[in-house]
Amino acid sequence: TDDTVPRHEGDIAIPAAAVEAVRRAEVITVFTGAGMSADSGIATFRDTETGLWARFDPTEIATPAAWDNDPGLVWAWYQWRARLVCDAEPNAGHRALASLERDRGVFVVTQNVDDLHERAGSTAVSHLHGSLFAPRCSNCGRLYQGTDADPERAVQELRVEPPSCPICLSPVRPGVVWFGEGLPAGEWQAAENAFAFADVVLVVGTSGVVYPAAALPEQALDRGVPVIEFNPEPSALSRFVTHSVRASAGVGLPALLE
Ligand SMILES: CC(C)NC(=O)[C@H](Cc1c[nH]c2ccccc12)NC(=O)[C@H](CCCC/N=C(/NCCC(=O)O)S[C@H]1O[C@H](COP(=O)(O)OP(=O)(O)OC[C@H]2O[C@@H](n3cnc4c(N)ncnc43)[C@H](O)[C@@H]2O)[C@@H](O)[C@H]1O)NC(=O)OCc1ccccc1
Ligand SMILES: [Zn+2]
Repeated sequence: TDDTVPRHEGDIAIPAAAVEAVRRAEVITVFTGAGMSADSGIATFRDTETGLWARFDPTEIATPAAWDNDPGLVWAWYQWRARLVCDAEPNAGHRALASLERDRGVFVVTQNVDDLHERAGSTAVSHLHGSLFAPRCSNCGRLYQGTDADPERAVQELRVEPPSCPICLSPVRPGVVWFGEGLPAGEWQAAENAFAFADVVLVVGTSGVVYPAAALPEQALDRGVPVIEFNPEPSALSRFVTHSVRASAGVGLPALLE
């Protein structure tokens, strides 16, 4: 129940209690999903793809089974996504979070495999589902430093053979977490700590259906920490959060934080 005058920015209303909770917070934890990067032109998982990869269901291709069946297809898909991210820029939402770090403790816990939070200047970022820019050997796990000979190919071709590990010659795989795979322990621990210390939690651009990630904001609510959601559409978390603001990341976050 928002009892005082909300802050109006353009046509979005941010409950005054949400503004107050952020104003009072020393530690702000931000949980982000694909919607955080939508304003940078990166399609979300929900957006029906266009072009070459339109006919692939991300929850099918982002699996160990897809990799076992067709590593060239899966490698090309991630090279293509990495290429899109390289061509994109952080948006006003990413930048607002990075600038907030100047005078508050801000932890970003993201499901995104892009590097737009870091490119905007955020320093405390934990990637629950890995990164497009940390390929590693599918056998010995060594990080792969090689550059993909021809990133352009992944835009044109459906299959690009993954490079081989210089140590054990096994195929190099994308450094992301596939469905059915456990999350990286270090990133998960950092995320749990970020939520444990939070005075307020911002949930930005996520449908809130992928676990165990989606359990983090729920646990914060159980501890009575205010959770403020920014999403142009209702999500699976909307009915639980303290405040749900119907706004995009690129508009809502600057409105709240500036
Ligand atoms: C689909 C779901 C039901 N399935 C799961 O959750 C599964 C299974 C499961 C586990 N526990 C459960 C409990 C219940 C039910 C199911 C499960 N979870 C797993 O498999 C996890 C692993 C899950 C991680 C998978 N990898 C990803 N990504 C990396 C790869 C890649 O990117 O290719 S998940 C991937 O999909 C998810 C997509 O969700 P969102 O980011 O929210 O994006 P979405 O498109 O859905 O929504 C966008 C939102 O933005 C909004 N929006 C749009 N524009 C804007 C805008 N402009 N501004 C703001 N918001 C905007 C939209 O309105 C919308 O709400 C993200 O998490 C993303 O990282 N692993 C595991 O459980 O392993 C076991 C295990 C345990 C121990 C040891 C061994 C094994
Ligand atoms: Zn190897």
